[in-house]
Amino acid sequence: MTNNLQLHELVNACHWIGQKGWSPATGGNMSVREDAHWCWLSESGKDKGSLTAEDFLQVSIADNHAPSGRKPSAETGLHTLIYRLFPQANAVLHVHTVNATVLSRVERGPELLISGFEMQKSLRGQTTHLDTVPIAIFDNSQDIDALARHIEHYAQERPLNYGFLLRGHGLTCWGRDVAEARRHLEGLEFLFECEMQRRLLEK
Ligand SMILES: CSC[C@@H](O)[C@@H](O)C(=O)COP(=O)(O)O
Ligand SMILES: [Zn+2]
Repeated sequence: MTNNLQLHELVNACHWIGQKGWSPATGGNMSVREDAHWCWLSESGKDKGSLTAEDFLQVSIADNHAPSGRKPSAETGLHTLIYRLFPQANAVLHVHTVNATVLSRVERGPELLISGFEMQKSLRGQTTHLDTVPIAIFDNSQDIDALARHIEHYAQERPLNYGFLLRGHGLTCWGRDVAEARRHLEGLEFLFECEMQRRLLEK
């Protein structure tokens, strides 16, 4: 494979995610792009906090085919969609944090609007707390093909940056490399925690 270094970085990111408690009970999935046609995705059903490089399967970005015959993540179709939609995306992290899971249910609209927080600047291109950052929320579904089509349609109409929430399920985010995906994950999770606390205290 051509992306050994990024796969090594991704394995480290998975261990970090596990230590944070953001991938409980086999939840979550992670990937890196190899090139325009292939990515490496975590195998389905594994504890994501203790993955090794051997737990990642090569998957076709065009049609989700895994030549190994092993089963990549149940949410493979969302990772490959992101690689097709955004040529600059090279790493995707999906986590089940409590804040992402709960906040995406408490907020019943199609977007979580975040404003007023300095940590918005942890997100690529954000330069001020005065802006409003919309994070799309999609209703959860077990039909990943249908969900991917819905997200693709949304992305044709509205900007889809950094990541999105799946309602009652978790956060999927991405970056130009593993380091940026990690920064977006940590930044968004911090912002979700702040937003949760703000909503609780300002009631
Ligand atoms: C704990 S089951 C959760 C899964 O259905 C799914 O949402 C998930 O994130 C992990 O699925 P996986 O197939 O292991 O990548
Ligand atoms: Zn999930």
